[in-house]
Amino acid sequence: MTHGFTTCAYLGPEGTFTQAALHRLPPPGAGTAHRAFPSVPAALDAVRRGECGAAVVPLENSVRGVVPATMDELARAGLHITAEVEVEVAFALMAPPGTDLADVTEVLSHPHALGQCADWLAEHLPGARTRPADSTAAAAREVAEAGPAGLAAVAAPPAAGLYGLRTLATGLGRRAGAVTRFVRVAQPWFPPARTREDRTSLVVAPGDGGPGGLAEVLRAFASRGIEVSRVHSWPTGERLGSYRYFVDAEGHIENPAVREAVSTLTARSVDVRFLGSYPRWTGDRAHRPGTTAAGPRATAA
Ligand SMILES: O=C(O)C(=O)C[C@]1(C(=O)O)C=C[C@@H](O)C=C1
Repeated sequence: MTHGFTTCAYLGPEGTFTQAALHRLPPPGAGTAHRAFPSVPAALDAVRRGECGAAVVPLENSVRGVVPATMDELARAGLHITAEVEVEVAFALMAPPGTDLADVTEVLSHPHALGQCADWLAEHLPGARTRPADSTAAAAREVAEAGPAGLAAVAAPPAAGLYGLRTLATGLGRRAGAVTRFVRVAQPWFPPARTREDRTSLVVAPGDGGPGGLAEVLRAFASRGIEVSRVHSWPTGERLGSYRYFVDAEGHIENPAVREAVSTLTARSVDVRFLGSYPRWTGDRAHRPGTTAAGPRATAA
């Protein structure tokens, strides 16, 4: 089974952090085109429909936590993670030429970005309103289209050049060195080949066993020496207190111990959905030749 495909969807438009993430992932095949979508569900729907072979979407930020739209989509069946990448996120405030900080009355950005920059905005623009946008680059584009109207966007620094905006301030984020983890998602459940450092993601529903159910899940891995690096509860929506758990375990599903842990759980009627096995992001991959190139053709949504 190969993971070659021709079009990779991403949260656009051009200039999002997601696009930067996509360019840092090793291309899955020659001649891959990129296509921007206005939201995470739209990008993932294109994968579900088979219109795009894969999509790159944000999953979790080190300051603001998970991206709800991505968690909601992954909780539904039919999609699998085939790659991950972490990207450092640093934010700039940008506005049309002629706008100064004192002129700004409204700041637009993705809610995750507004959250990460809330302290800076409260200190430097206490009177300005904030308005959520579909992405940081969508905010920059809207601000550019509005012209000098007291609007500014919080976005990745390169977005200013892309949309003809002037940078009013940089380093807005609450924490220097903040990172966002992005995943590449595809339909096939065949995982990429095993490497030396892999991760397996699962969505687990232990049923109504309460906290004991989660403990059993963790024990299935711990008793086999498998490290669980992340557990995140996500509401099923059925009632308060009813959760699925996103579990990241170290190792590939082809690793006998990981496979055994999963089959032990399914044998005990724990609902386990395989979300993917893929190379764990170790940082240095970003510097390997061929993984940071400007990347293939981009097309606007
Ligand atoms: O809006 C973008 O540029 C995105 O790629 C989305 C997103 C997110 O969803 O968290 C990605 C990284 C940053 O944390 C802020 C926004």
